[in-house]
Amino acid sequence: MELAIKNPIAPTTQNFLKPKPKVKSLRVFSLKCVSSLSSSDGAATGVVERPWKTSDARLVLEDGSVWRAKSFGARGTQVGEVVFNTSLTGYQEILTDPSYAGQFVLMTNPHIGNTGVNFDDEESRQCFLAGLVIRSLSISTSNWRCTKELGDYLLERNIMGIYDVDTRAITRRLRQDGSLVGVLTTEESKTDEELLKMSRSWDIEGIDLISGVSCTAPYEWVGKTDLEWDFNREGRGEIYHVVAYDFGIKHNILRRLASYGCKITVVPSKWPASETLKMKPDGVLFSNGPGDPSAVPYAVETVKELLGKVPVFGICMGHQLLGQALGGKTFKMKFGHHGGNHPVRNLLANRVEISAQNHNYAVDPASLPEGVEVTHINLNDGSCAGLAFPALNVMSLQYHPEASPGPHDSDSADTSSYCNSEAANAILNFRRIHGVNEESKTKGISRNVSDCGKKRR
Ligand SMILES: NC(=O)CC[C@H](N)C(=O)O
Repeated sequence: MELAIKNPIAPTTQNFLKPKPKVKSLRVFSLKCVSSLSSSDGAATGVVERPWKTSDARLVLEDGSVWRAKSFGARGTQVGEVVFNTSLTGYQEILTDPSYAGQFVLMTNPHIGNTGVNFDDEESRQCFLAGLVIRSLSISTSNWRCTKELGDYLLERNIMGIYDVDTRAITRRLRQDGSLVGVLTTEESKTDEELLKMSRSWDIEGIDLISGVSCTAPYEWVGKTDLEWDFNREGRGEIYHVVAYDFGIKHNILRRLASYGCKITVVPSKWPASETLKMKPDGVLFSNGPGDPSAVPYAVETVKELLGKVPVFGICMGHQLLGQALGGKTFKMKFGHHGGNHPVRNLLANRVEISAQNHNYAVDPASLPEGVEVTHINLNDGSCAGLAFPALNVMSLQYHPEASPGPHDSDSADTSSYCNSEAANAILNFRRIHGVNEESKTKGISRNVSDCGKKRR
């Protein structure tokens, strides 16, 4: 089946390939009503003096813009790539998503911190992100599950935050010019020029970030989604054994697999494929994870060694590793997809799912060999959002079927259909429907899927 995909609503490639503008000089920005600290070039002025907190932090972007605002959480100096996230809720899940390692998350929702934080919403053992950039930090928290305020939570985890930033202006900049490296500092001794230089000498590309977030030894995962919140209330016990490679795995992936009847062994990112095969799993999951997927060739090798020997499923980084293991290439997108409102067309089920996404890289469908199908496309830009290679029992999604935070369209209690894209369904159904050695009935790939969204360096 040739999947000729034309996406009538995708923006033109032209829009997505605009080069970065050349920056002539440093420009200082601050919200007029909040700053009373004079900047080195005198541009920042304010009208409100104490007792309000005055600006004590700067975010300097590699394009030369300097954003003066107020710090919360930890103090110091931190470099990272700035990305914007369009989720309205779920900041705590975002803060604890290991895939944000090396990145500042700028929330487009202006009001953050109003529900505080709690122990249940953490997606990993710690916060790995570089920092949090927000417009307004809620002055009070109100939620029955709240155990702590956001600022205190970040301080305890040594994560920097900056608020009273014009997040709309930065988001427009990122949309136009692509993701930018930035430096966040509370240190007045550092000049804007120094910080700019620091931002321009750092790059997230080519760095192995997954080994810094992965677990170091295998462990058994226990813990399902609370029945109160679960769509799959039947409870199936543990019918299948899944080995999950932890490249920065989110807890909700594990919870959803457990709820769908999987016994899960989580293994570190460098766990040998031969050891995994000795465990005789029914399926292997390659998890999400931070950074450049082309910078972790050892993980691609592990995936290659497992291909065809056991059904495999990949999520986000796992999808990108599978794409490479199948012979394809990944590329850096202009500003990526981060948020809980991304429409995806599920070509297998012929339906649209609103999905949770967090990635800056994507698999180039034109680089994939014959037999690999593009099964899902992102309807905002036509990029590849899912792959399948039935001959080798491979399925993967670029986005997060487990959500957390985000919509649950891609989760399903129905395990009877190949078309459902929830992680456990995919693993379970591939084995049942295709059999390990069955030849692919599908030929060709969707080479016509738009390659827009590419970042031009
Ligand atoms: N969530 C993820 O797994 C992210 C994948 C990869 N680090 C990217 O940014 O594209």
